[in-house]
Amino acid sequence: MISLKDIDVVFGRGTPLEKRALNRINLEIDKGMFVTVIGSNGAGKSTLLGVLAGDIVPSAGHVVIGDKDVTRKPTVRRAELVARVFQDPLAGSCGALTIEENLALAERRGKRRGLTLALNAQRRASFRERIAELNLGLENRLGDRMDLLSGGQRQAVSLVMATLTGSQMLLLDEHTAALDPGMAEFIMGLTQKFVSERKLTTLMVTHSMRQALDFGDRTIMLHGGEIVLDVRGEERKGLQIEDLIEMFRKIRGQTIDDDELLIG
Ligand SMILES: Nc1ncnc2c1ncn2[C@@H]1O[C@H](COP(=O)(O)OP(=O)(O)OP(=O)(O)O)[C@@H](O)[C@H]1O
Repeated sequence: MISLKDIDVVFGRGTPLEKRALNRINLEIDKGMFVTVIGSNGAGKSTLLGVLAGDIVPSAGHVVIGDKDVTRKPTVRRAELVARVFQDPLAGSCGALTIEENLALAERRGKRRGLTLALNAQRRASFRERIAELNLGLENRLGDRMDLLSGGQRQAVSLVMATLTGSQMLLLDEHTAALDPGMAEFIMGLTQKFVSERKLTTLMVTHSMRQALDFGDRTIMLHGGEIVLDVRGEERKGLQIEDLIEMFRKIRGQTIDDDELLIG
């Protein structure tokens, strides 16, 4: 179980630019649940993921993962619990290192004994096996630098990296937004496979209403730092994109800009 209790995030407190990005967020996510997160620009989606990952310390409230209160634990000390894949394919891996060196680093995330790139035959074989699962032929290129890969290939490897440490929680921050539609679909297929095989508790931020409804078990919508919609089960199954848009209009009493919430 993951719990966010009365979470506030205020940036630039006491300055003319003070911004309340999250306002009294309460959210409980069962182990293994896949939650899609939608909302217009500036709604607080990335901030929510940042609070869970540990790179944003909330101004108030508590973050509990499993039975651990991790509110004050920095990102590096949460790495064993939480893995993240970013929108920018370049953000989650090191371009100057090879695929297998990136995998070796990812495997050491959050471990106390320091980083090691030493790759024995057994580790190489296990990396090769994981990369072969992608069906991209990358298992024959483990010695290639990451920056030789396409954006989609890099996101696929990032997903493998995120699932190497056995983290309980996977955070996906618009991780298909920078890809062409075919590659985005491929990466979503992989995401679905990894999440269900490893029973990962997952939060996926997306601007695509279609993705928000087609994947996962529950959808939350943020607006102005608050959760304005939270649907799952039968209620969610019956939802169409148009219903979501209508709900958003009703809740906020305003029109939707198609640039803010993508229909596709
Ligand atoms: N480090 C920061 N300093 C000041 N304000 C910030 C900071 N990070 C985010 N904000 C502000 O907090 C609010 C929420 O931002 P956040 O990035 O969480 O929104 P988002 O829903 O992820 O938006 P988008 O879909 O555009 O990425 C925005 O008004 C943003 O400008």
